[in-house]
Amino acid sequence: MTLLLALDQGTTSTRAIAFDSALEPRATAQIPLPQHFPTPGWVEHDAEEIFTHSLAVLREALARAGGTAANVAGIGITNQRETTVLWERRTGRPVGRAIVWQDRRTAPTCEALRAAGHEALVTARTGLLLDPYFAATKLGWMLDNIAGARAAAERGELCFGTIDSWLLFRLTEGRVHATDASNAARTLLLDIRTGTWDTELLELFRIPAALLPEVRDNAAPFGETTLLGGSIPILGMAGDQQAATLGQACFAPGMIKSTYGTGCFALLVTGEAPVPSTNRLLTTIAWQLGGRRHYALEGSIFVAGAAVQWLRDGLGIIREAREAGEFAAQANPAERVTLVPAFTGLGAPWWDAAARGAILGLTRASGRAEICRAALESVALQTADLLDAMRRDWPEMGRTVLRVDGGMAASDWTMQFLADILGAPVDRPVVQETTALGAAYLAGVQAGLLAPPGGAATHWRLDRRFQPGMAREEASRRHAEWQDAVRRVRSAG
Ligand SMILES: Nc1ncnc2c1ncn2[C@@H]1O[C@H](COP(=O)(O)OP(=O)(O)O)[C@@H](O)[C@H]1O
Ligand SMILES: O=P(O)(O)OC[C@H](O)CO
Repeated sequence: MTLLLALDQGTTSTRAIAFDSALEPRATAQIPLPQHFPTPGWVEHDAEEIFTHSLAVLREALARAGGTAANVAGIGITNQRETTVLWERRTGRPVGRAIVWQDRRTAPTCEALRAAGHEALVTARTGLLLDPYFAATKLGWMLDNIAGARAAAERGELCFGTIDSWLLFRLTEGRVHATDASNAARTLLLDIRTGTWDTELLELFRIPAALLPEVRDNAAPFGETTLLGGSIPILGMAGDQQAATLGQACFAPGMIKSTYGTGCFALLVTGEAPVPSTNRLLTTIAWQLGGRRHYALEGSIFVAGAAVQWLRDGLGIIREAREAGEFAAQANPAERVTLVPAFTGLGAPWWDAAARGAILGLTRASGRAEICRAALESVALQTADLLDAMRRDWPEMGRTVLRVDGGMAASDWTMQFLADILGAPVDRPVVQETTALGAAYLAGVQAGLLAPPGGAATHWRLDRRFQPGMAREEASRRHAEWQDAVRRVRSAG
């Protein structure tokens, strides 16, 4: 038996899945990850805990699959992106807590850099925007606020990494300090056209070069771990949204996937030349293999499944996530309630950190069912905004099928409404753990077991296609109501 082990280190949990060499999942292990919110707007993780959990789930998944290290052809690592870790090179000990992608503490730094006119250069080089979401200002904050950190960094005593580099460093017991192009592309420090760290950006963000990991392809020899009872090569690494793009077999330009977890991240593969965005999307490296980069346009929405969590934990109007769809199906069609889930501001294409959420259109007859429907609809309507922006940025996109995954893709009601609003088919695959699948796929490519992107995608199989059924006038009317609601919550008025 040959196995490929995928480690998926996400925002709210750490999972490992053992796949066989045909990429069928054989065993899974998962541990939830505690979130720390020390101050409003701050979100932190304990990096040591992330490593301990990662090792535990890898061991458990391997044991559950009935294998040993000798059965494993390779490990693929995939991870929550942008989350920033600083650690001691000699001991591997983290310096302070990891600052999570959702953390907004560096908003003033971003604002100051924007006011000083730096955004055009940053966007031209990195494809990103000056937003606290990305790693560079988080790392800058650590260097400026943790006693002695900047001096130690300049002496070469510290390492910076996103979660991929951190896990690789610890799994290889300090032998390898490397990242992959897809994760490096989220730091604000990488020139995505050349795939190399950019000296001017390092100066702008005041980041000592001695901190940085080496940038490698997504499928590459990343080193070996001996922590699972034998020596196992680590052969693949990618940010979770890029891994999901590969797991969804979106290999050809024009293919698009959208992952509905806590947030929603839609990636449109555009090919070997980066497509700049004029509609506030991100241009990002989708994958790099054999030194050749493929690019994507990305729309990032901060609240998708989190809106359902709020219905459950905040409002208490559902007991379990799946009830949201059941209530939505019972909502009165005559009631026109719209919910804008801008709990932490709005992401793409608005990037309005100061916006806050709202429920509009309430009448005396509005109730739980209408609010559940509005929450689920908001996820589809935000996706429609992203796809509109993508079409404006890249008119070649044409009519497209959307491939969906993530926890919320389990909601048939939401997926049907998504197809209705988009006026396009929505495809849900059999294996919805596409992130882990993508990581295992990369390891399999490097192990020589699987064909690189471009060939036939043997690992993708359709579970269900949702066909649009709503009249276009009705879809346009709903979208117009949504856009009006968004206008009302935006901080610029
Ligand atoms: N049947 C469902 N209907 C609507 N939302 C759901 C359903 N099942 C799960 N979710 C939502 O999906 C999210 C979990 O998805 P997951 O992909 O595990 O997220 P993450 O990787 O961000 O932790 C939760 O926010 C949950 O509310
Ligand atoms: O951990 P997830 O699935 O919420 O994904 C987080 C993204 O990578 C953030 O950019």
